[in-house]
Amino acid sequence: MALPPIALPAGYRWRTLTADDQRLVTELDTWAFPTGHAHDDLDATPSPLTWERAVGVEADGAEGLVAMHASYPFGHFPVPGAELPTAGLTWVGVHPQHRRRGLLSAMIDLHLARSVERGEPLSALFAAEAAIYGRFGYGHAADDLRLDIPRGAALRDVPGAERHTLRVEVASREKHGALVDRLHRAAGAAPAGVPGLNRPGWVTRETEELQAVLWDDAPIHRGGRESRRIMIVELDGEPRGYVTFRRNLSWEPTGPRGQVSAGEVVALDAAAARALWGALLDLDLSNEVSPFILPVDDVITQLLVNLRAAAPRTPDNLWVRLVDVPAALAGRQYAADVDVTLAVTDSRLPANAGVYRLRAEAFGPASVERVDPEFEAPDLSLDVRELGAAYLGGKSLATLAAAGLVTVHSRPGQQPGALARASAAFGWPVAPGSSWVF
Ligand SMILES: CC(=O)SCCNC(=O)CCNC(=O)[C@H](O)C(C)(C)COP(=O)(O)OP(=O)(O)OC[C@H]1O[C@@H](n2cnc3c(N)ncnc32)[C@H](O)[C@@H]1OP(=O)(O)O
Repeated sequence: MALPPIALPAGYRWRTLTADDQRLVTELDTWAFPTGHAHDDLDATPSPLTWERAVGVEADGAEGLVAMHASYPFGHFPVPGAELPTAGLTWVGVHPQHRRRGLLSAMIDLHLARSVERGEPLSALFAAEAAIYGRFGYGHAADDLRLDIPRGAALRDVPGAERHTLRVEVASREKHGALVDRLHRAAGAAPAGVPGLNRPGWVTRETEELQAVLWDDAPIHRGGRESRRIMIVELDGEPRGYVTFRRNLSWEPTGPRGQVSAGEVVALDAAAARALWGALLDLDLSNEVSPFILPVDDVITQLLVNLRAAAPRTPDNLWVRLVDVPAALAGRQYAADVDVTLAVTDSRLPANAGVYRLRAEAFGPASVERVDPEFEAPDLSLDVRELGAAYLGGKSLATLAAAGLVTVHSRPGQQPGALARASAAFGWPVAPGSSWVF
């Protein structure tokens, strides 16, 4: 497919990429993200890229690529109460010699233009540095929870946890791929056991390439730890949850010192979660369990008697950009009845700018129409970046207004309380977040 006509700075040109360009990608990628690993070792591991969505940049007088970006096709990206096609922006890199000349800006314009062409109303990403993407209309939409939980940390009891049994095995796609995929999807669809009350942003690995990378266990990814293990919690022989993990161990004068690095910790209900966490926190020769990332409202926050001792931190998780404002607003559910008129600015995608009337029933259908501000004055004004922050239900419009990022128009004749009602509606009972970084 021909690329949309997005201009690059003088002396640069686009180059579409295929799997045959793997080495060029590795060379550029290791300029952008320094690593001690040899290119041959990196190229021996599977690539997560969907190649037709990867685009490089070449420069006059330079060999290879000087920049690239790609995106993952998330056809079922979870948004509050629904799913929407979403472009997961990834593998963004610019060679240090060519930085700050506008290459990222051009790549974002190309990415957004292609997302529009593909009919993807959203784009989402993990930011390597938190200061990069706000200027492009991406809002900080979700946080994740990092913990270092001491071994043997006390957990509250959950009736029925003791009925579960555990399997502890070397993780393999052949043996566990289907089970992990099924439990991961089910946990995201109904984390509280309520159908429809999903976890926004709980993105699944939809492509073969992403599945291959998930299960790849090349030594270069281990960082001195053991190969990947999996613990599966079962009830009456039926899998109800899993955690992937790797341990490492050092012998010190005070005794063994072991660290357990956990990947996803996923369970379908509280009793299974209690059984899984209880076993994970009781591994021999370990001192501490560090899950990679967890949702900020993960059940462990309620099960731990002393959460503070696990030193909770909440760095940014997903950043979200509305590529098609009306389609995105109509494509999610709302947690309260709402009828609100929003004036949206968007300097990067001017077609999005306008005034929209959003009407929705709590946990039901929503509709959006573009209105003429002369006849229908907006209740709230905000930039598309703030709409992205609030979109998954994890950042409150009231909080954004308190920071001066949402303007409330209270004029005679307008309904009072628009901010309060819109904030309640845009929220969601389950915190958003992805369980893996893409
Ligand atoms: C979704 C992902 O893949 S995240 C991965 C991002 N990649 C990396 O972090 C790898 C290392 N860094 C890089 O490759 C590059 O520095 C990039 C991609 C971050 C930026 O590329 P550049 O081509 O230098 O960006 P560009 O020149 O288009 O800058 C656009 C604007 O963003 C700003 N900007 C760029 N990088 C950063 C940064 N790291 N922090 C803050 N601001 C930044 C620029 O100052 C510029 O601002 P201005 O419009 O006010 O002048």
